[in-house]
Amino acid sequence: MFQYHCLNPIASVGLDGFGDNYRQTDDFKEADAVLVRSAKMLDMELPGKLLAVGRAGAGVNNIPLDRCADQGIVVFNTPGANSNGVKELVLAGMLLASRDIVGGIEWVNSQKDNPDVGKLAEKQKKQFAGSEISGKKLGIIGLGAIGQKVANAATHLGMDVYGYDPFISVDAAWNLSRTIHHIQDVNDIYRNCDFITIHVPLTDGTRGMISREAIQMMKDGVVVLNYARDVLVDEEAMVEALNAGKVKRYMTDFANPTVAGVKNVIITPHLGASTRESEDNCAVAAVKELKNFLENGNIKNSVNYPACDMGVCTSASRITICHKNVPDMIRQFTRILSDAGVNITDLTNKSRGSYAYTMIDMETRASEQIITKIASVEGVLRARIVK
Ligand SMILES: NC(=O)C1=CN([C@@H]2O[C@H](COP(=O)(O)OP(=O)(O)OC[C@H]3O[C@@H](n4cnc5c(N)ncnc54)[C@H](O)[C@@H]3O)[C@@H](O)[C@H]2O)C=CC1
Ligand SMILES: O=C(O)C(=O)COP(=O)(O)O
Repeated sequence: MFQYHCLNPIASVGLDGFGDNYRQTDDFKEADAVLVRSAKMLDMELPGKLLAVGRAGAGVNNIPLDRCADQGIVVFNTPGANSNGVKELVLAGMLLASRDIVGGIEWVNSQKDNPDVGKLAEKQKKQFAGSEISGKKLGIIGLGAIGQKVANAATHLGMDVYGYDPFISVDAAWNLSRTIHHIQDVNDIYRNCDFITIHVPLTDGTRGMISREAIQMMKDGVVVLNYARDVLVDEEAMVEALNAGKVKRYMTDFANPTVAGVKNVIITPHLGASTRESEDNCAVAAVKELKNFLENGNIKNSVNYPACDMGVCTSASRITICHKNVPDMIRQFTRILSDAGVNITDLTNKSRGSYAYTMIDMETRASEQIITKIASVEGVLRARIVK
């Protein structure tokens, strides 16, 4: 029986997928696996029993990835599972930035007791007139799950789309419409685009990437959209640029004191993935990944350990080992097994940066003694009998 804990509400259609061999616990310390959305785990103590974290979503900047890896805790996310939800909000953001839809709605509400509201509306509407997005230049920074969907949709809305992503995946590249201009120098996006939207993960390398200098380079009257993370943008500089009339509108999904209430900023309260469909997709995907890991030891869509998959174990036993990516580990593991007279039927070892993962199937059942010996090898972070 495995136990899981939810740090945020997770859609029930996902949790239902756990089945009979799982129990939800309110006690984080008891959990074999934890499900999380945006809850901040960075300062949390990680219980010794915890084997895995499932981020029902994309961004993992709220999770201490290296600390997890050092404790042999495998962290998963659900690539693309909420990308359509975000894409749709970005499209809404572009339209809200181009037409004064919000101002117009507020005006009508302010006239709710006026019997002549209809007649007056025809007179007043010119103050809410806007422009169309068709024919405008859209620059997209980051062409992953969300960026590529925004790119294709914007193309279909008649926009002239420019994409920048030096690390684009082959899959994402295949999915992009051929009409999208491939930009090699991000400054070309800053200099030429009417709308600029950012869809990169928050890392030490991307923090503040929409800098004061980047904003200075932008066209007068540019619209900037940030549905990724607030600290990707130098928001102090953004507010100055808005006040100076350089940036026409800043559309963001992240409320904070720097931008809240500032004229021409339209803020949604982190609603990108808050659709029934995205929440369901993310929950289902995260639970699937956690189950495959807990029951089979397989790793798919981890953000701190390598992908590693040996399917369902058909041998007598399977052990898995999280360890440092250093020489001589396999020799030490196999030596312990051969000393115990155990015959290996299958073995896979994969590495990712400083960490590695080894799966070993065996002809005979692994004993606690063997696993204790493997766990005591220097560089081993966690050893587990899966079967
Ligand atoms: N507002 C919301 O509710 C949501 C926000 N997000 C945010 O959006 C981010 C992106 O999500 P996905 O598209 O699903 O992730 P993804 O991992 O599929 O795509 C990210 C893309 O950014 C690219 N990239 C990384 N560094 C870059 C750089 N310096 N310049 C240009 N491109 C760079 C990568 O190559 C990758 O193609 C997430 O990390 C998260 O922070 C994601 C989902 C919901
Ligand atoms: O998936 C992401 O990166 C998101 O930002 C969505 O966050 P949420 O699951 O809505 O708290």
